[in-house]
Amino acid sequence: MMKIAIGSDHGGFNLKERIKEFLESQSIEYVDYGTNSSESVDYPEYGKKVADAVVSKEVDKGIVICGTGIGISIAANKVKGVRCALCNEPFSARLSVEHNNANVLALGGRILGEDLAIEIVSTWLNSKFQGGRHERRINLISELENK
Ligand SMILES: O=C(CO)[C@H](O)[C@H](O)COP(=O)(O)O
Repeated sequence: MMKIAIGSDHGGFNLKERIKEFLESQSIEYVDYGTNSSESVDYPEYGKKVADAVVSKEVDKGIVICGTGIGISIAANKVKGVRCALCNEPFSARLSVEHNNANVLALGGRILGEDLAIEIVSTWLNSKFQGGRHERRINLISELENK
């Protein structure tokens, strides 16, 4: 059974709560790394918490949300082993898994409507890495992390 880490700053808080409802409706287990209100916080802290949970294999995948999704995706991608994809439409969400084997999804809470966000999350969770030539490219990314 898949387990998801989810985290946001204040700009992503409302969407995080909506995504949790969706995960519950799908009987998908999750761990919420905060934030726990709309009070202003700093997104790198939450990006790191989710990223660490993914690379330590405490969870299978992560979802991070800030106002645009940009800052928290940059932060998550600083953690070795994370491939965080900022996707504000479903096509990118599907390709981020099929081609890039993204293990963290980033969303913009101030950009997306709730229904579109859920469609993106659902597409991302149901997509499969295609391997083959894409595996070689993922390995080249890993080599960059070791330089
Ligand atoms: O989107 C974000 C980072 O990429 C943040 O959510 C945003 O910068 C927070 O802004 P503010 O402190 O003005 O609420």
